[in-house]
Amino acid sequence: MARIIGLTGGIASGKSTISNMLREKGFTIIDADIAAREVVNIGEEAYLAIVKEFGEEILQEDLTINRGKLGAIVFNQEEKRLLLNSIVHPAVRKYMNAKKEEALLSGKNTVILDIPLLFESKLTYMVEKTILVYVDEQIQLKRLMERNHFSEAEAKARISAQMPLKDKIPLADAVIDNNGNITETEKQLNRLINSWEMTP
Ligand SMILES: CC(C)(COP(=O)(O)OP(=O)(O)OC[C@H]1O[C@@H](n2cnc3c(N)ncnc32)[C@H](O)[C@@H]1O)[C@@H](O)C(=O)NCCC(=O)NCCS
Ligand SMILES: Nc1ncnc2c1ncn2[C@@H]1O[C@H](COP(=O)(O)OP(=O)(O)OP(=O)(O)O)[C@@H](O)[C@H]1O
Repeated sequence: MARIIGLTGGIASGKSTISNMLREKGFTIIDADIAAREVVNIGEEAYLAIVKEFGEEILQEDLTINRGKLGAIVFNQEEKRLLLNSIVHPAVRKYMNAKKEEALLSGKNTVILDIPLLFESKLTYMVEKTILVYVDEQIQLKRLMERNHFSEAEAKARISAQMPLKDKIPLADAVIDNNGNITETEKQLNRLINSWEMTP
């Protein structure tokens, strides 16, 4: 029987870093951030709904969505974020379920769903076990500012749109502490793969 595992964390906590390690080990990862990009491609239902609600001013010249502009709106106005979520999330769930079924049909033992908002969106019913990638808030802020070239205010607006990472610890089946270096993180991941007897 195949196992479905949820990988979650917060913005810039290290989910992609860990999902890349898992991919290198042969595991199948379905990434909600990628799904959220695919479902808003030009002409898709969610794309049309976003243009209707947010106006053509959030489009770039090539008619794709200007993610920087949309991000600046939704991470500073909660009601706009909830509106965007209500458009994008149903399509993301559908996309991820289809990918998951595809992976199961192709005989995978383990399918990992990388979902940043797994707890906030109450999606744990989709998975058997959950892994949380944890970092302290100061490190999260620093890594986010560096990676995205955000000001402190821009980074804090994004972090505060999510449940604090420390509140996710008691909700997760396993926690990987990503405050240290990459080698320390990979060691914890390897231990978890062994103790859960995970195979691709
Ligand atoms: C606002 C958008 C356009 C900004 O795009 P951008 O390319 O700058 O960021 P990206 O999509 O790579 O997301 C980066 C991280 O931001 C966080 N994040 C994104 N959307 C949200 C949200 N609605 N609420 C809280 N955190 C979010 C996640 O941790 C995510 O990993 C985009 O994030 C979006 O469409 N968000 C709504 C869909 C969503 O909730 N995606 C998250 C996974 S389903
Ligand atoms: N252990 C680590 N030590 C130093 N830097 C790290 C470590 N882990 C991740 N980083 C860096 O921190 C940043 C955030 O990591 P990553 O992109 O993996 O996070 P994420 O959780 O996938 O973020 P998002 O949800 O925003 O896509 C990246 O620039 C990454 O290179």
